[in-house]
Amino acid sequence: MFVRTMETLAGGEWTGSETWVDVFDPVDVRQPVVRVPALTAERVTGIYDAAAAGFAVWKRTPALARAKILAKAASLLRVRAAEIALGVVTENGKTLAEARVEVEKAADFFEYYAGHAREAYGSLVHDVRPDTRTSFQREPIGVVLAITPWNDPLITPARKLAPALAAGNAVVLKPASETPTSALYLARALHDAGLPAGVLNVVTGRTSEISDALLDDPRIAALTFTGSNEVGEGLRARIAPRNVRFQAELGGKNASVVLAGADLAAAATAVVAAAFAQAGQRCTATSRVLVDRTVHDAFLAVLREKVAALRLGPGQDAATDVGPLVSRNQQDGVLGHIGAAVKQGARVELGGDAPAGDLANGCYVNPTILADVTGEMDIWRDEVFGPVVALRAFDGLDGAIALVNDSPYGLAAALFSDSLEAAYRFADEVECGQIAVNTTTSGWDVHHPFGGFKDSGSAFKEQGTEALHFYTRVKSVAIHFGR
Ligand SMILES: NC(=O)C1=CN([C@@H]2O[C@H](COP(=O)(O)OP(=O)(O)OC[C@H]3O[C@@H](n4cnc5c(N)ncnc54)[C@H](OP(=O)(O)O)[C@@H]3O)[C@@H](O)[C@H]2O)C=CC1
Ligand SMILES: O=C(O)CCC(=O)C(=O)O
Repeated sequence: MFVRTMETLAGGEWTGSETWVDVFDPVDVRQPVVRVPALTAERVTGIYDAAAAGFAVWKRTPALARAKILAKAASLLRVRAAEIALGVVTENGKTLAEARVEVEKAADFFEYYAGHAREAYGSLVHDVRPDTRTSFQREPIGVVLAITPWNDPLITPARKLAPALAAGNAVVLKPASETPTSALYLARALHDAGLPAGVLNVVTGRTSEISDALLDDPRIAALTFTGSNEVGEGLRARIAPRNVRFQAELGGKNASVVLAGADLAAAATAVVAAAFAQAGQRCTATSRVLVDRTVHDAFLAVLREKVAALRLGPGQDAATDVGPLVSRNQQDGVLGHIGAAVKQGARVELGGDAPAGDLANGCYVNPTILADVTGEMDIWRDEVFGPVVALRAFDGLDGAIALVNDSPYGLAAALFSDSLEAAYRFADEVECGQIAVNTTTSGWDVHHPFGGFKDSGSAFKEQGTEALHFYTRVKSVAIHFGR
């Protein structure tokens, strides 16, 4: 089979290497489809040299010029959307429609922060001294290391790159090994839009060989990470002794709550979208469904019908609703979670296994509903990151809110109800960073502050103007102009 080669962007040059890392199509993992450079630790150190030099240039580039480059990159992403979406599908497995949304949203990030790059954030403040003009201003912090996962291989890097670059930082981006090529499409758009050398560098390679060089470089001013709690906590501990700013988007165990007065069909449609889009591989995916006991069976019947109608298949096939998971590893992990839940007493209402026949060479899991789930089961607590929902009945709004909060995570939660009072109480009392009422737990716009509470994240938010707090520092300037 033909294996396409893609070079990476380092120090303003497109570069290969002596050895390469294979990338697989989750539809059929028997052969690689693309290969990307396996950079050495020495090359990674050279990349930090380039990033430090790039930062010196970029921070002095007028903000309006930075804005134009980001806006141009957004328009190049849109012009190249068909090619890029196909690239995303090929390495990630999501459907073409989902990948098109991803390209559009990645472009939105650059467009949105291009607008912000035009604003000079700061203010004049009073000074007790006479003839003194005091102000404060925001300035970039330096070289940002961004480490991203495979589930949204364009959006997640774009969510970090766009505000970081708009604010005048340089970025070293390390995409997931499963999906490095999407990051390279982003880098291509930024490079072609005129981003100066060294301002963005993409590190591809074998993480075990380059991790020390990547994480321990003294020039890192900030580390932004999206991925698993295990890795996120490891990174947090590793950089803690240094003066490196840290931001993390970690896991979720997101609940959708259906109250008795809800429109059950509309609630089921939203739950299906939130739970099974991208085969459940979203940090904001609905993974627990809590249903008022009085409507539990009626809701389950509607949900079952909608999930049974989902068509599993290759992402490139226009008829497909749910594509494969990203890798065999991920498929095995999700099937393991389902198996453990069944052993602990959950009932498989639908799915629960991998499809046979034509789809067996791919990393598919049949869309799964687990019922009769209890708080003692691992499936109640653990992030699954696959096309699986766990159903549990509750009595009353207070009971529902207590169950939503019964989680180490605090990323997203949704309520389906016809009661305004319930909506406000839910919003006030649920310990999550993202609250949805009569809509999905997932799918937040670029200008919505985004990030979880508890074990789902860190103090710094992403998206919107909030993100700029992470990528800038505040300097106060007092100028005495009298004698
Ligand atoms: N919150 C979210 O959005 C996401 C959560 N997850 C959760 O994590 C689980 C596992 O997914 P997985 O891909 O393994 O996520 P990881 O957390 O392992 O990987 C995320 C990123 O961190 C990188 N990374 C891992 N270890 C190191 C290290 N020592 N030094 C530098 N970079 C490192 C990975 O690189 P590499 O790929 O080379 O290992 C990848 O780029 C999923 O099942 C899901 O539960 C996964 C993805 C996104
Ligand atoms: O739901 C969203 O808007 C974002 C999802 C996301 O960031 C993720 O799945 O990693």
